[in-house]
Order: sequence, then structure tokens, then C-alpha cells
Amino acid sequence: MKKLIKNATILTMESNRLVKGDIGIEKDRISFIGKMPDHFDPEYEIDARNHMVMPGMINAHSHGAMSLLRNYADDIPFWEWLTEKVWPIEAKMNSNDVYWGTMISIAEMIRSGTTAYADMYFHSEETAKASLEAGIRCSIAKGLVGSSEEDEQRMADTRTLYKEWNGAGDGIISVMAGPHAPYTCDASFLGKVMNLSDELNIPIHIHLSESEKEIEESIKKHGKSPIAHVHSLGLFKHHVLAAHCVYLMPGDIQLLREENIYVAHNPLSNLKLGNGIASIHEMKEAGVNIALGTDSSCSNNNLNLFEEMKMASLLAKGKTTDSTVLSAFETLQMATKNGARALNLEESIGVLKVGGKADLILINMDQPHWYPHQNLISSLVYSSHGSDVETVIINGKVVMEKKEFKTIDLEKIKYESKKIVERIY
Ligand SMILES: N[C@@H](CCSC[C@H]1O[C@@H](n2cnc3c(=O)[nH]cnc32)[C@H](O)[C@@H]1O)C(=O)O
Ligand SMILES: [Zn+2]
Repeated sequence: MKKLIKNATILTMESNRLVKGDIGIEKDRISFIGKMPDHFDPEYEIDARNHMVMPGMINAHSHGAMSLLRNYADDIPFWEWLTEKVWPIEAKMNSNDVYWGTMISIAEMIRSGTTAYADMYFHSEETAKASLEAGIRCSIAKGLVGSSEEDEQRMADTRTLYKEWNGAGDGIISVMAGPHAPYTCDASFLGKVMNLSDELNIPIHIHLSESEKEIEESIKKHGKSPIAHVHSLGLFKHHVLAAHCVYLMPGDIQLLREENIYVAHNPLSNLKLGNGIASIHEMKEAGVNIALGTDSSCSNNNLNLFEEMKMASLLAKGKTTDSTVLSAFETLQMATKNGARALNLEESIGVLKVGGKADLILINMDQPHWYPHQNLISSLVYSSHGSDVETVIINGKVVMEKKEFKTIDLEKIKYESKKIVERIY
């Protein structure tokens, strides 16, 4: 079906210039930006007067099903949070729980303008199923921890996930390998994951250098930082999406840059778990590709990339005591273009361009906190809310229009998730 978005203020993210005009969509792709050609003949029209149209946001690190655990374990130290609160309750979660927990997250992400996300969890077929049904782009990694006797089974699980789901839904679903972290996967296990990544030609999604304890133990055990350790094992020969990178030792940034590692920065989760503030400015200056993620609702406690953008920019300014670093436009690039590269998505995703994938959002600028419309890029990062997003199109399909979900039954999600929480809590 041909769709026309009329009278829009368009931010393509190819540059920081805004243009007024129309956008045409045919099937899954953008057919024009600017003036509608005479022959276009749309069957579906969306009026975008007073709305900004921009590429959908990309959440480069999350655990969707953990929205069931929102506000379940707050204000406690990271290690206790993970091992004494999160892991025990996860042991009670079945595949149905993962499906509905992920659905809460998908609804929240679409509502706040996210059109693609990277997920790491278990029962990942359910994450794939929920994402496909909702029509959101998703790169899925089944979380892997080393435990020798089950290693081969774990590799086989990712192989099955790949065979059944990679490329599903006209390519909106893709699969990654997901070794949880260097402290839960030993060298031999990581070796097996690397072989799997080579065999299937898939990226690797891992937690890296998140807490001070992780660094201290890595130095004790391997004589190296976690980054230097996994590099020495050969992990960085692959496409690696590394979540966090908060604690950096001398030489770490150089390795991340030289090996083209994609860092997912999760400022709110790092703050909330008391893990600190990543050196985003230094990494960016060195040329590291930095994307933005939320981590889970159990450590954030929401999945709103608008909040994440403002926090990222302000933290970088605060940490360097320099208000000129991480400008609004650079921050937007992290949430769009850089995220698309980190997830290894098709080249056109993360920007709006003719012939490119139609993953885009309409944002209502006709609200008090947007006026007087002096600098709309600054507005997006410093003044706007996730709830300003009204309409979301992914792979050419309208998944939300004027805040009404087209693919998601929110009442059912609320009902099912309440039932689950009564059982597992
Ligand atoms: N234990 C699972 C695999 C792990 S899935 C990904 C894991 O990441 C965990 N996780 C979520 N947020 C964080 C974080 O910030 N740091 C470390 N782990 C986290 C989450 O609880 C989940 O268990 C299995 O073998 O079946
Ligand atoms: Zn995480």
C-alpha cells in the first residue's frame, strides 16, 4: 500500500538541517522525501502538520521480559541485585512469562518512538514471536553462560533460534550470539561462542566492564581488564555489541576503536545500579561507535530513549565539566544511526532516505514544552518527552497511529502480566 505523510517537518539525520515537505512510502521503503511526484497516488494519508518526522530510535541494549520485574529490586547494590534478586526470580520464569514481559516492553518502546531494539534473554523464541507480531525490529541474543556439561546444548539453542527466526518478518528479526559477560563465561566457553558466531556469521552481544568488581576480579584472575582479556581471546575479530564499558583501563579505548567495537551506553541503568558514568566523551573523541540503550526496566526503570538521550548528554557535560561536549545532534546520532550500525542493520536504517527502509516516527511539536520552536534539535534532546510520539511506522507498516496501537492488544498485556507477577513474586 502507498502511504503519504503530508506537511511534515523532516529531520533525516543525514544532516542536522530540517526540511518541510511530504514523505511517500511504498511497501517497506521510502519512495520520496520533499514534493510528491504526480504519479504517486497514495491510498493512505497521515497529516503531519506541526509534527516532526525522524528516523525511529534504536535501543541498543535491553532485556525485554524484565519489564515483569519493573520496580522489583530497587536501591540495592549491583551484585546483590543481580545474584540475590534477579537470578532467583528468573529461575521461575517460563516461556509464556517471557512472551508477555517482552510485550510490555514492546508496547512501551513503540509508545516512546523506538522502532528497533537489541535484546538478550532466555526463551528467546518468545521474544522473536512477540516482536514479529508487534512488528518491531529486533536483534535477539539468547543469553549464554558457561557451564561445561550444557555448553553444546546452549550452542545448539542459538543455532535453532537462528534457523527458525533469522530474517523472519521480511528481515525485521535477526539473531546474535549472546555470551552474558566475561565473568559468567570462561575462555573455553567464549571460544565456542566465537566458533558459533563464525559458523552462522552473526554478531556477538555481551555485557562488558560494567562494575568496579568486574574489573578488580578480571585483574586478579587474568592480569588484564575485561576488555583486554576478551580481546586477547580473539573476541574482537567479530562484530561485537558491548553493553556498558563504564570502567576503562589505559589502552581499553584504543582497543575498542581499533577493533571497531560497538558500545551500548546505558546511562540510567549505570547510575541506578551505582556503577558510575562511562567516559562517553573520551570514547567518542577516539572514534568509538557509541549507541544508546536502556538496559532493562529492572535497572532503569523504563525503556524511554528520550530520557536516555538527555541523561547521556548531560552526564557527559557534567563528567568533563565542559558544556560543549556531546551536543544535541551527536546525542541523536547515538540513538539512531549509531544504533543501527551497532545492531548490524541494513545501511539505510537510522536515517531517512529515498529507497531506504521506512522506520520512522511522528512527534507532536504542538505542545507547551516545545515552544517557541527556536531550535527543534535541541527541543528533541533537552525538552521533549517520549509521550510526544504519536505515530510509528516500522518496515513501512503503521504500528501506532495517534497513540493507538495497531498490532498490540494492551488490555491483554496488562491482564496477563498481572497474573504472572502474582505467581512469580
Ligand atoms: N541465565 C540465563 C542467561 C542470561 S540472559 C541475560 C541475563 O542478563 C541479566 N542482566 C540484566 N541486566 C544486567 C546487567 O546490567 N548486568 C549483568 N547482567 C544483567 C539478566 O538478569 C539475565 O539473566 C540462562 O543461562 O538461561
Ligand atoms: Zn544488560
